[in-house]
Amino acid sequence: MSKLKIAIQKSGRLSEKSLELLKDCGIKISTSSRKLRTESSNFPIEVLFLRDDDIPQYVEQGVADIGILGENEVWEKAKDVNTIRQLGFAGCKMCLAIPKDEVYTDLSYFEGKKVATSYPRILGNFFQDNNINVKIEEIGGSVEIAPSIGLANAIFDIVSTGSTLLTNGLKQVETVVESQAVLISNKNLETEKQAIVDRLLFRIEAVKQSSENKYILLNAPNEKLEEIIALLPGMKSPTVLPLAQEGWSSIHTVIKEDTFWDIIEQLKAFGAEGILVLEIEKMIL
Ligand SMILES: Nc1ncnc2c1ncn2[C@@H]1O[C@H](COP(=O)(O)OP(=O)(O)OP(=O)(O)O)[C@@H](O)[C@H]1O
Ligand SMILES: O=P(O)(O)OC[C@H]1O[C@H](OP(=O)(O)OP(=O)(O)O)[C@H](O)[C@@H]1O
Ligand SMILES: [Mg+2]
Repeated sequence: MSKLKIAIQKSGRLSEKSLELLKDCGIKISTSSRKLRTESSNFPIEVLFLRDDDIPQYVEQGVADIGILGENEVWEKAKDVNTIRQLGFAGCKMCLAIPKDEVYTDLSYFEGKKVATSYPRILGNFFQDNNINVKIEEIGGSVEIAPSIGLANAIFDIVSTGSTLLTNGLKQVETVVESQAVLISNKNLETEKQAIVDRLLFRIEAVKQSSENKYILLNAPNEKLEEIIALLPGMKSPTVLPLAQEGWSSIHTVIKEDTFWDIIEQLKAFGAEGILVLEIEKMIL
């Protein structure tokens, strides 16, 4: 039986989360820091540990069938691959930044300036779309140092907390694009491998759904049941069970993590008591 080859980052910002995702999908992988290829003992998958920059090329060529990497690298490398799912981690922005004492008005500031970056394609396309002429200075890393050593007037790089910019005397002036980790795949997968990708995607969906939702249980006075149920859509609809104490019911349902606090406040206002909120291990719709 053929195995699906998945490329993940060997070490860096994506490595731990990529392995964690596979583990949450019930896929067992034994890792040792020096082994660059390993097979799962319970799922038809082989893991290749690579530099993230190389993953688009390997997936395009079919050396790896699928890969996990930042969408920023997918755009930058512009290889012929399919992006099949956003994975919700390694979220960051790609921004233009300039020395903090400079006066910034708008994009025309960059006309004729030199900008240092490790992402020349994304940046080049952005300035071209905005009809601004800049000189792009491509460097491999430590981009934030460029203005202070006279290599460039500005930089274009990944920003998350903003602390690297701050500690290097820079300020963010434009966000060009937002990125997160994605799953990419080769465009011509054999049917058998596509079936394994589909099994993996099904599991990823269950893992993502569970992390975005909470299971809640609460006691509600029967005279407010209608109002409370209206607040709680659930997967189909909430489960309502009578309590031993007359006039009260127990309600069980699933709610979205991001609406959670708003809903809890409204439930309390309708007289709900004994509200329990539980993590969901896996969720299959
Ligand atoms: N500060 C950050 N916060 C969140 N995500 C980030 C941050 N920095 C980078 N990323 C995301 O993680 C990816 C990998 O970042 P990392 O710094 O590990 O890359 P790298 O140094 O190019 O690694 P490699 O050695 O594999 O080439 C980036 O392409 C981006 O998608
Ligand atoms: O806004 P912040 O939270 O400070 O994060 C931004 C920094 O993180 C990334 O570098 P990383 O630390 O991964 O090092 P690298 O340049 O060696 O890849 C990125 O290239 C920025 O320099
Ligand atoms: Mg890299």
